[in-house]
Amino acid sequence: MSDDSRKRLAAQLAEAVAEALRADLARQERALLVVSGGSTPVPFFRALAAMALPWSRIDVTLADERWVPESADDSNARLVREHLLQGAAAEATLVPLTTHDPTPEQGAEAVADRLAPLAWPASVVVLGMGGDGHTASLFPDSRELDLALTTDAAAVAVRTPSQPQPRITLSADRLHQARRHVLHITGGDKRAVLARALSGDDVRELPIRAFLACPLATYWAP
Ligand SMILES: O=C(O)[C@H](O)[C@@H](O)[C@H](O)[C@H](O)COP(=O)(O)O
Repeated sequence: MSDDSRKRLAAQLAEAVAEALRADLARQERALLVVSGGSTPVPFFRALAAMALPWSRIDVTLADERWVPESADDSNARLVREHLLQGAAAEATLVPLTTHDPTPEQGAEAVADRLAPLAWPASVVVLGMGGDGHTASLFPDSRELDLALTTDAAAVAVRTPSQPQPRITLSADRLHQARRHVLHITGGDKRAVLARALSGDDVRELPIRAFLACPLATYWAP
């Protein structure tokens, strides 16, 4: 049951994102899509990849990335290449957050230049959420959370006790630079976390709260 509802949700989200990209491409040369990693987005990526879009005019980048080579199983760039940039969608351009920078901090500094040529504000930022209320790599237990929530830099390197490796996350400021924001979550546990987030305002407790004020379309299935 939940698998079917999640596939239907992914198809609905893919339709909405495709429509947003088409609307922006009707008035600008290129459009930018920012996506999150993890397991939830996979059916959405596959559904979007099947959409008829001028993929050669679309850039895709990530809300965050683990500090791993793209060949690693948990690389978000690898996830996007394997599930979204397939078929006609392979014509899209993926702009990864990590390349061969020596440290996460230097990698985060290099992101601004790498993302600068893209069509900001993004057409859509698709966010996920963890059970601790994190989104992108804005984790409640990260030492760099305050920085990531307040800086106007494009990206921040974050080291988090709950995560096996450092990460690079777009800052809250950069994630806000979009015409549309979507939260894509599944399961009752995350729905309960979202309800808790909506009933409070401490962003450091539940960082997803940083995005509840901007119009946020929530796509949820059991
Ligand atoms: O790199 C990542 O993992 C994501 O950007 C992260 O913020 C993700 O959206 C949540 O952790 C939810 O992950 P799941 O979809 O796997 O539950």
